[in-house]
Amino acid sequence: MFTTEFLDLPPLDSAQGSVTLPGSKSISNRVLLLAALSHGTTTIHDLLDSDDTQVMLAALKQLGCHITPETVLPGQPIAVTGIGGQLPADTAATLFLGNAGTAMRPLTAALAVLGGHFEMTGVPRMYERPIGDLVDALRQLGCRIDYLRDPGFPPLKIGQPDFSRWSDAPIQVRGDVSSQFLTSLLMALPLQATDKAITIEVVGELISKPYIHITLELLARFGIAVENDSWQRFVIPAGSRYRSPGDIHVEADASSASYFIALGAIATGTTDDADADNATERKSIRILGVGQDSIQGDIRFIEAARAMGAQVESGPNWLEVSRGNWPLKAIDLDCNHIPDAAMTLGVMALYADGTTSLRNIASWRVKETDRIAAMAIELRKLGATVEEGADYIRITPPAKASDWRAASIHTYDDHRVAMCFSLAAFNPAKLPVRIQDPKCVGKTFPDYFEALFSVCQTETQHIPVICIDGPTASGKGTIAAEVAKALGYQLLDSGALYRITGLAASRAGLALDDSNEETIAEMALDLPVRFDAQQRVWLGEEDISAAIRSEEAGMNASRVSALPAVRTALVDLQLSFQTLPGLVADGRDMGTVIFPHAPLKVYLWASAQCRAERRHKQLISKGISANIATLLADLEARDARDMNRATAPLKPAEDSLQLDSSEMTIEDVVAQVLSWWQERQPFGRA
Ligand SMILES: O=C(O)C1=C[C@@H](OP(=O)(O)O)[C@@H](O)[C@H](O)C1
Ligand SMILES: C=C(OP(=O)(O)O)C(=O)O
Repeated sequence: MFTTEFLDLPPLDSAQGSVTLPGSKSISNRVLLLAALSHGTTTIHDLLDSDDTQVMLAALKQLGCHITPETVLPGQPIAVTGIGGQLPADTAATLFLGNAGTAMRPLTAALAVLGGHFEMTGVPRMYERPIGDLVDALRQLGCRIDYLRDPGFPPLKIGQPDFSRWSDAPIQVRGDVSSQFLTSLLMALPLQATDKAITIEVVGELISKPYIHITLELLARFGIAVENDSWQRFVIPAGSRYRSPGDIHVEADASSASYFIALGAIATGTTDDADADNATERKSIRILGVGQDSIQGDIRFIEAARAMGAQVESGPNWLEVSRGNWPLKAIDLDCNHIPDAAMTLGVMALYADGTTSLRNIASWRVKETDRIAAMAIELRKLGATVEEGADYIRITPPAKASDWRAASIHTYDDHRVAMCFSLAAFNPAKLPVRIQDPKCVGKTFPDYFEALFSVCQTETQHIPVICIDGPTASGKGTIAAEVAKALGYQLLDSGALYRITGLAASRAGLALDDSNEETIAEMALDLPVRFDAQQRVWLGEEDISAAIRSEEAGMNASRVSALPAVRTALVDLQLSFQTLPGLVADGRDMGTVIFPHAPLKVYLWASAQCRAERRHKQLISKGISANIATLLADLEARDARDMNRATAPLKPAEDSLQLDSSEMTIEDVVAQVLSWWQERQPFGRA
């Protein structure tokens, strides 16, 4: 997950490949709660691991559910042993439910019926998201719920219910603000339907209906067969009892699929070399984990995408999308059935041939943010003309490429704003797009941007590179790592590459001489090397930071560096680090030789005396004894060698900015480099 202050997306050209999407939030949190209420253990496969499911898991643990493993591990199922429909008397807890509607609302209903002493809390935005209709419905049964702040909104205090005054009359609930209130009653009231049926009646229009379908499907899997009378009356039969299905699989999230469906519709595919002559032979985006037979209503996003021009094929657990009509066709759509995925249509509208209207979306105003207002403001920043009303939004794209603007998108702590606006990076003006606070995608899709970059391509010249060159001990490694961390960019410590190649070749049992020159060169090209923000070096899954710093590694590095084919291969390896979303490269010849077109080149130096002192401090802190005078002499000798060598000598690139860090702290140097970088961006300050 990108945890940077902002993430700059370079202009993107094409997309091709397959993505496996994380589990559905709506299914994950329902399954977790139903498993928790059941007798026995439920083994859940492919559970979503995100902010919304983490708050649900934490709450269930607080309530005494046994959950193994304690956290969701990739590829491993999670086993939940339920409370069997009962909590120990007087259970008390304060539950923090973040901004997860699918945790706050259903847990409120379940705990209000089970009884105990609970406080239901969340983030400030949760305290602006309505829950009054659900509380009113639960109070009809005799549940005790008090508002701790504003009436109608969390935080809530839940007490011991008194069901004696309830006359078995149908429970009435309004359905026009959020379907989650009805979902919550449907999941909680089987607790009270052990010896009599319970009827729930929806008052007024029911919005977001397909989410009720998910609820009913999952209740059926847990042994509760609810009778659905035209989406207006729901009867939970007498004798209802949650029965764990044993194992259950979570489908991938259909709302998350919308970003990749849109991607397939917007981006041109790339062509294989084999059919480069046949430009119509386009590759597409393959989405794995959810298909046409999904129980999630958001799968009907496909219909809207097709209406705009996407070509979508689908099977039982996959979708394949490619560009069809271009430009996309503007649409006019009632989006009540796909409230979440419809936001993606708002950004697709930027690529349409006219004005797109998305209607019947009043619920957008009470979600993670006021989504109608947010979409309007941010779409306008990109150059669109937007009209908004109480329950609709109308979007007219920029008239021509030159009307697009480079925008810094405010994301309002709303995962969907961040995800859908990433698609603006395909703009015809080839402008970058800045996404502020990219970590907000953690609510439902923590690795969204990684997944996006894994299938997007752009011309290399559009992928920014920041070069930080300088003499030994100038601090360039530390600065490069910090700058890369702040921007979410890849990191290349070019100086380590010979050591890594030497290590890999000697481990492969190769003699490090010209008899193996070609083999070592080929090997160098494919080295799975990664540098992380802690300045650790990885070869595949192995941390080789210490291994490449040994004396022997130094000798091996100097042997392989004498082989011309290896030197050439390492140039290609260095170039291969220029991947999305950008690169910070440190070394001696990054700006002069390897990335001569880099948009920012910094030549970082400090006086030899100062560098010797820094190195001295570093060695002493590691318990290695050292002498400043010797270090100084070594440094000066090394400088002379680096600056006078025949190939790629150390010297500032002509267009570099020089920075003398002798009197500066690390923070000051990082801030200076970032400030130079910001000055070169078209967005102004984040
Ligand atoms: O029940 C659910 O899982 C959801 C219902 C929808 O909310 P509303 O019913 O409030 O529209 C949707 O927006 C939300 O992301 C998930
Ligand atoms: C509205 C959403 O979330 P919640 O489940 O918190 O309502 C959403 O994910 O778009």
